[in-house]
Amino acid sequence: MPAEPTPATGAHALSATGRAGGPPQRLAQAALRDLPWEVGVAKPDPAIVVDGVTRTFGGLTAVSVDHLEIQRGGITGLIGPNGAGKTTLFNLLTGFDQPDGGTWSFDGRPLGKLASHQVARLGVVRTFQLTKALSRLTVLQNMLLGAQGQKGERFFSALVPGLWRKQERENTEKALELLRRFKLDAKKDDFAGTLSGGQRKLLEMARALMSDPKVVMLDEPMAGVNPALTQSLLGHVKDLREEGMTVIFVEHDMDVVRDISDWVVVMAAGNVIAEGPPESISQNKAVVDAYLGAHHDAALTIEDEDRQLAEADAIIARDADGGAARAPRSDSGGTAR
Ligand SMILES: Nc1ncnc2c1ncn2[C@@H]1O[C@H](COP(=O)(O)OP(=O)(O)OP(=O)(O)O)[C@@H](O)[C@H]1O
Repeated sequence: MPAEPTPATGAHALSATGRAGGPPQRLAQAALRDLPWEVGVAKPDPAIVVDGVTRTFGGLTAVSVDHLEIQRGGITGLIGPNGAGKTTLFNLLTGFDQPDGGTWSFDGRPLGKLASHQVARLGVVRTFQLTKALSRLTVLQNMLLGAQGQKGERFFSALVPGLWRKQERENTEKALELLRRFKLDAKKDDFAGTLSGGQRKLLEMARALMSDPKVVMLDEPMAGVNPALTQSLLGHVKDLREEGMTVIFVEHDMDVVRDISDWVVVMAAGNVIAEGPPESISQNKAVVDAYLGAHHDAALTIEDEDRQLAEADAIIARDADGGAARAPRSDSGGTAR
């Protein structure tokens, strides 16, 4: 466990945006380096703050997060076993679902009760596990759908066609530039449905950037992507940080998590059970237990060993005499439990 942060070395020394001097990656890491590895730990410059957010489905508590802060300008990996509540938390934070209770904010502004498009307009966007690229629209049309606040959508602006035509032109230029960056420009007139899984992920990420977001939440951006595209996607995620965005991503591949995360948040059964830099996570017993089942790594007691040997003996004996042997008795430390 590291020492308490010192103002001279921690991100306390940074500007409010965390962008004062030096490459963003190092700034994000420096900001988080000296923090205690504790659930709910305060970050030097949080972009997102979550308090007491719960979401239940019937009797099941999908999310129950007491306190969580996401550092601005860093890449935070959100991990946890299947059903831990990661996607539900993303849905709540981005207005795609409503919680039973709790508050959460972006830059100090409460986001509760806002619809997803309002959250996006404030600069917090997400991508989806199953990409939502509309298969019967072209790649370029999908991109244009990601643009925010098109003037043509508004009544009075719509009466002045020149205004929205100019906006449409600007949006198209921006979309083409992003498609070039994500190496999808040659596909701009293809239906999104003809893209490979990896290309759809790229399109999803490119489309999210159409609204100039400040926080990008990526739900399993690498899932189902071939190794060559994975490297390219990883590069794009790092680029987002280089541009000053705050990135939160859900990922199951721990190599990917270690490679790109400045900080890792671990969920299990709806709760945050651990937080820390990537290297702290594999040493954390709660995390290991959540992934692999409780006590799997505890040393066997003599009694456990005796019981397992007795069970093995019983199985061997049963196999030898055609199944006639009985299981060991419970008073000999046998199988009855
Ligand atoms: N709409 C829903 N109705 C009922 N139960 C739901 C709903 N959405 C999620 N759940 C349940 O909530 C729990 C958390 O699900 P969630 O999808 O958030 O987990 P996750 O950590 O993202 O899992 P995975 O890694 O498998 O995607 C699960 O038990 C899931 O079955």
